[in-house]
Amino acid sequence: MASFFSPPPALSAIKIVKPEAAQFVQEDESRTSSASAIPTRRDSTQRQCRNVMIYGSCKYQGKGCIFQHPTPTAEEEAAAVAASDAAAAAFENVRPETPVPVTPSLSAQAVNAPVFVPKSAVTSPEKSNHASSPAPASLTPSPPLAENGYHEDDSYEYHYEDGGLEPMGDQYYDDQHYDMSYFSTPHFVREPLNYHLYTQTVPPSFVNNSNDSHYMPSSHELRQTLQMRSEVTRGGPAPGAPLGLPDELQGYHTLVPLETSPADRRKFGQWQSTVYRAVKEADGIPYALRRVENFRLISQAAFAPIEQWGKIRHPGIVAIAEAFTTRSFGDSSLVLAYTYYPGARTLYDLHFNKTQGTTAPNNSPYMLISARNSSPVPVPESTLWSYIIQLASAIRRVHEAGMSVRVVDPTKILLTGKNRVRIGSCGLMDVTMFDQYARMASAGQDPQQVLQQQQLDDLSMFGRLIIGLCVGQTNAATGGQFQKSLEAMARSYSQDVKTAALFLISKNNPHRNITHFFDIISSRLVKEMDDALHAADCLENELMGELENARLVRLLAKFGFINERPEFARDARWSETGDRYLIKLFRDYVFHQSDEYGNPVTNLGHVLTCLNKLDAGSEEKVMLIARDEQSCLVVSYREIKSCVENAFGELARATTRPGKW
Ligand SMILES: Nc1ncnc2c1ncn2[C@@H]1O[C@H](COP(=O)(O)OP(=O)(O)OP(=O)(O)O)[C@@H](O)[C@H]1O
Repeated sequence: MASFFSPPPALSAIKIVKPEAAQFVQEDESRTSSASAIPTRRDSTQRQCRNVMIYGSCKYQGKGCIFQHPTPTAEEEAAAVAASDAAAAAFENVRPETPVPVTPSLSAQAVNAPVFVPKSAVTSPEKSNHASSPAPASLTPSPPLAENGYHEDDSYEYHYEDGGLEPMGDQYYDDQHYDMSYFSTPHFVREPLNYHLYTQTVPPSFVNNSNDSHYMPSSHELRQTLQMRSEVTRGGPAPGAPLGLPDELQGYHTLVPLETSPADRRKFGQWQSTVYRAVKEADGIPYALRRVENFRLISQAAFAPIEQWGKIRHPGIVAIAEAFTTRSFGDSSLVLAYTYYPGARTLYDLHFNKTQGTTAPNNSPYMLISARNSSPVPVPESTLWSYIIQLASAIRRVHEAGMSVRVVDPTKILLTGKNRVRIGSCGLMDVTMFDQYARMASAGQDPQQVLQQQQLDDLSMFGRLIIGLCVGQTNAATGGQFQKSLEAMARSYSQDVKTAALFLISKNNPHRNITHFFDIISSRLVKEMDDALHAADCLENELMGELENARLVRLLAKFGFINERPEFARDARWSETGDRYLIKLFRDYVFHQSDEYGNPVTNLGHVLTCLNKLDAGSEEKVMLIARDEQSCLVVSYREIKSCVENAFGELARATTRPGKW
């Protein structure tokens, strides 16, 4: 069994003693790297001042420094007085006009901590920001801190009662108004100080998530939608859905049909197809499996286009993962696996009049966009342009790859988000119609010409789709309906929509291709790009609010791993010494505080603040009290952070697989 004992700890609990002059824990108590007991003030006066040892003299000799100094010569005395006056003048310049009262959340010795003021900042009025921070109430001119046994030096070194010197950074600076010269201070210790959970970086009036934007629902609705998607992803089959599905299908399991009733199934071409959600065993991710029933594969070469489709990644195309044949359904079926978009609905379901009464599709989060019934939703012009531009971009990507879409049909175009559409079922026709292509090739037809014709067919289908969307009829662009449809379009949509649709379906235009189509719709592209960028800004803003969560969960998980491990329950040395002991006390400090009546304090703000400071490794100090209240430790968050890292590191090293933290 792996051993978790660490070498004797550098940190040790110390007895609480009544301070002689102040009620606060003295600063040197907080220097937990020292394993010695607390040196008392009386001890200190017996000891040689370290300023003398290091610098040869102490500016505060005779002005409050309590350590021993050699008797100064007359010249040394004069120089010390001059330096002391200069320091006092500098200190005076930056004192807050009215001392800010000490907040109870600060550790005891912080009451006496000086405000850090770089020399370069003294004359700038902006630097008075420091004064607005929780500044110590006990600031006095030189010798400012003699009462507490330390004072400020020109080089920002703090002089502790035990004669120790420690460089320190500013614990109170306001990072919105810093001066760069401040960072170049040699002893500046940079640390992330913005502990607050929901940090606003952009004024909310500039990125307003509380209202809907073109591609983004409001913040509230977005959360609801994401929640519903996650519910739909894990949901079981709808009542009435066909059962008796295979348990396992070429590495996929937990099949759930996405069509609720047989009435939802229409024939696509000569095939009947069904879509299932299934989880892939290899990665645990749900996929949408389209099964084509009773399909006979003539040649393995029919799968070649799937490889080409697999390389296409485009925001307007539902990506295909793989295709295979199977007998698991009791027949010979072709299965194509696509990216699964929970709650996606087809444009047909949303915007077209159903001739036969269909039931609404599975519990979709886009119920918010369309009521759960079969009546079609008219397409507003701004939405129509979004559809047109996204689909045109997807078609262009496919044509540039030397392929054709083959299916630009409202039953195969999915709405996967607010005004976001993607062409689905790509590759389906390439596999199912493979024998037809093979016959054309053997009849000597030029494959390039065939491709060109297929690409023109894509444009015609696209044009008919636009007219159909305007009118809400799949047959809007056919025969006798065509003229009526154009008139209906003119009533509700701009001339630009009609021009775009007519360009796509025109037979005799030699310039009819997808690249030229973008010239025709160019005036609409800028607005679309603006909307997309606005959506990205809103999403980024949303993400900002969630940024801290993962960090905090990781921290809590580490605490969970370390604290109260049952295998060490009887070994007091494990949890009562070293890093683990400090972590245990810190957990008490964060979670187990009680008020003056002994009631538990359940203050989430306190927990989040502490954890954020811990994660940031702040230099701020905190007093941890043993459960028997006989001893205490004053440590910085930085030290606790290193204890957590060490203790967790030990655990992670003892496992067979390396931890992922
Ligand atoms: N990739 C996908 N992710 C999530 N849902 C999908 C996906 N592909 C299809 N669906 C859903 O599966 C259901 C059935 O899709 P299908 O393409 O069969 O639609 P349909 O309108 O029933 O067409 P068909 O006439 O071919 O039956 C639709 O509700 C659709 O929203």
